[in-house]
Amino acid sequence: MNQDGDMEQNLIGVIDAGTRTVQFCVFRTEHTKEIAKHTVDITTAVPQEGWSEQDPREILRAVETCMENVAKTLGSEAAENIVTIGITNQRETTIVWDKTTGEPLHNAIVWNDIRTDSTVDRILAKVPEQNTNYFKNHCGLPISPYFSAFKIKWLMHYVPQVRKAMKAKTCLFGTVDSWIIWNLTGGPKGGKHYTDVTNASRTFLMNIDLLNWDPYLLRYFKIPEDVLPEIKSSSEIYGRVAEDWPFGGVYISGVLGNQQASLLGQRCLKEGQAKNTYRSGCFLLYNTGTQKVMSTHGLVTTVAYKFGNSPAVYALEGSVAVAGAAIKWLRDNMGFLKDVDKDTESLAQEVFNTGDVYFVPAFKGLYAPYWRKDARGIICGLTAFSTKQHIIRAALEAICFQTRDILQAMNKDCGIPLTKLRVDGKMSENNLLMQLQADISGIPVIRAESEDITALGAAMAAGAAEGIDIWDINSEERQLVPINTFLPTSTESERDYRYSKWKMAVQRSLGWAVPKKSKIMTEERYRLLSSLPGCIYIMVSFGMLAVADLLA
Ligand SMILES: Nc1ncnc2c1ncn2[C@@H]1O[C@H](COP(=O)(O)OP(=O)(O)O)[C@@H](O)[C@H]1O
Ligand SMILES: O=P(O)(O)OC[C@H](O)CO
Repeated sequence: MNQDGDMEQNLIGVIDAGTRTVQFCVFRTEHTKEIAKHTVDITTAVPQEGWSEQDPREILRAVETCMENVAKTLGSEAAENIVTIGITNQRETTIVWDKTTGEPLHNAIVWNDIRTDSTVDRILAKVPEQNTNYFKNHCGLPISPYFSAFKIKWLMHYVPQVRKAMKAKTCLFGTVDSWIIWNLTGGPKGGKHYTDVTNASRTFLMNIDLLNWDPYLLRYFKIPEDVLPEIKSSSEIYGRVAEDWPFGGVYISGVLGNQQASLLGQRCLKEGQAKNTYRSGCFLLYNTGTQKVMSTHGLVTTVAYKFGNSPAVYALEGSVAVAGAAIKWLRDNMGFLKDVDKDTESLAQEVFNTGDVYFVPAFKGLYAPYWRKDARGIICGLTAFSTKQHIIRAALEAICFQTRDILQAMNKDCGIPLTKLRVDGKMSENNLLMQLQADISGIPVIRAESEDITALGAAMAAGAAEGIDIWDINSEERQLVPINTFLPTSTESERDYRYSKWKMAVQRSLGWAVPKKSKIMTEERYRLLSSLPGCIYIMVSFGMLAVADLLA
């Protein structure tokens, strides 16, 4: 609370570091609409097919620019009313840096990067029956390139600077939250190396029951504990922003992965409540209360949030890697539309249906509930009649079918079918998509009419922290987020027929990607060859060239 005790003047800043953008928003306590915001786009590099990297320094620069701009917009008097800061972020994205220099040791490996395919294959080959769920009792997650531990392993294996820094005990690992916290709180000059329990639950290294780094998994991945951040709750005082940053001296007191933050922002605080966020990917989280539910239908068990010393609340999550990203692909790679915001809905509405076209956007394999990294994108059912409008509409439907896949898995895991679906995220502004979602899933879709539900969740966590106490999460007087409802207009048999065709399309997308020579293989071969004595090296190299010639 500020010095004169005026609740109205208590402001909370939120750093929302997503995959595509970084923004800084300011909320008035217990109000759902932000009063100031600045957004900066982030560049993603694709050095090779399936790879996806970001520059951690660019993320920091974006955070600083956003904070500076918001400080300017607010003016110095209002800016002084910012009591605390919350952080919410893209999850799983892996950053390693040197704690003495503060310099990243490699680009950030983004959550949807699939370079660790072969690492995953090697691990799968060693576990009994190649069981994807072999470690699930430890961390709640299936074996997949999605999670951070595989990315850390890759960095340890292929980046000599990382190995060197680990040996010298100067290497730190963090997801985007940790990187930002460490830098905001002083960087090499005493920065705090922390993460929160929701982000830690996405690394594949946190014990899902005990909420600490799991010794068995650390041993398995050969990751030393001293590189990992300390795990804290999602709502407690983490420290203060260093004086050389905008808002220096302000507390940091709320940290959550962005999907968990939107669960909170949607007020899904009771067991059985769920939300779906439509952005580049699409993430459905179902609050299972203080009891974790282990999915037997392809979902992930994750921590939803933890307030201070209160018990952690768990969620079941269905993650879809490609949602809005498919529309972006239709714009950038196919040239089917110019502006995703303006054109998607109108073009898709120019046709009444997809003309029996199905689009499985498995660009990087399929996540929940399939967990098939060998799947690849397909568009099937094309005829001479098909147009780009049909394909755009099929891309929208694909997002709805994938959500139905997850809803079905959730209903089976939880036993009580969801009767409505709360939605948010930039893509949920598309009315046609929301209507298709209601028609394909057969339940009402309830859309939050607020753009920044994710940031709102982080503001709530920051404001509710002990010692800050300016947001009562359970207050009945809180302002509710205004909503729009979309009701199903289809019959059950129509829905089921279309869904059965979707399942046929998914079947056709599976098993497409076969392990192939990649840069990783080349580097591996290089490492092997360079460790051989010179003459053997030359002989083996010539041998390999001869074989390559013969094969060609
Ligand atoms: N009106 C719309 N119709 C369809 N897709 C949209 C619409 N608006 C945004 N999108 C898609 O949603 C995604 C926007 O997500 P955003 O929250 O900006 O990114 P990210 O999830 O990467 O942080 C983009 O992939 C974009 O293609
Ligand atoms: O792409 P974003 O920013 O919506 O976030 C991605 C998720 O956190 C990945 O798990």
